[in-house]
Amino acid sequence: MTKDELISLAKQARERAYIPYSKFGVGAAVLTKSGNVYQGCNIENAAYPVTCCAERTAIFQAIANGEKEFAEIAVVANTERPVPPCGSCRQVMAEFFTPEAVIHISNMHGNSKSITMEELLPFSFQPDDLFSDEGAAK
Ligand SMILES: O=c1ccn([C@H]2C[C@H](O)[C@@H](CO)O2)c(=O)[nH]1
Ligand SMILES: [Zn+2]
Repeated sequence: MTKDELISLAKQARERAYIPYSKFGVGAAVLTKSGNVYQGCNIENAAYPVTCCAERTAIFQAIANGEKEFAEIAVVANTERPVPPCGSCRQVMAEFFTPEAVIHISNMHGNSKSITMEELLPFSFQPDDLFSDEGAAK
């Protein structure tokens, strides 16, 4: 699976975005270490904050199918610059992606940029931080 193939799958997913409110479609495609791809689009809601971004939809789809090890994710929107994932998605990615995992951000003009998880969200809160609290419920 090349970067361009993963971006194409993200573009295909973007066509399924449920965006009656923002009209801003986003698509994502996540590649697992086992070689499977899961697609996601943003899914909005009349109660706006309930909206789920494309990146989280793709990752949750993979998790729901028993996958937890990710190699890469591609994200695409019709933005001037390659679309930067929101803070909530970065935190969800940091839960499952290793610091070396690659995020391909792109747009509909054919621009893309590939960055690592560590570059996308440095110094992130990690599961190990939670488990390092001796007094917390285990
Ligand atoms: O990286 C991003 C940024 C925004 N959105 C969605 C959420 C909402 O539906 C719309 C506008 O914020 O775009 C994503 O899916 N991914
Ligand atoms: Zn997001």
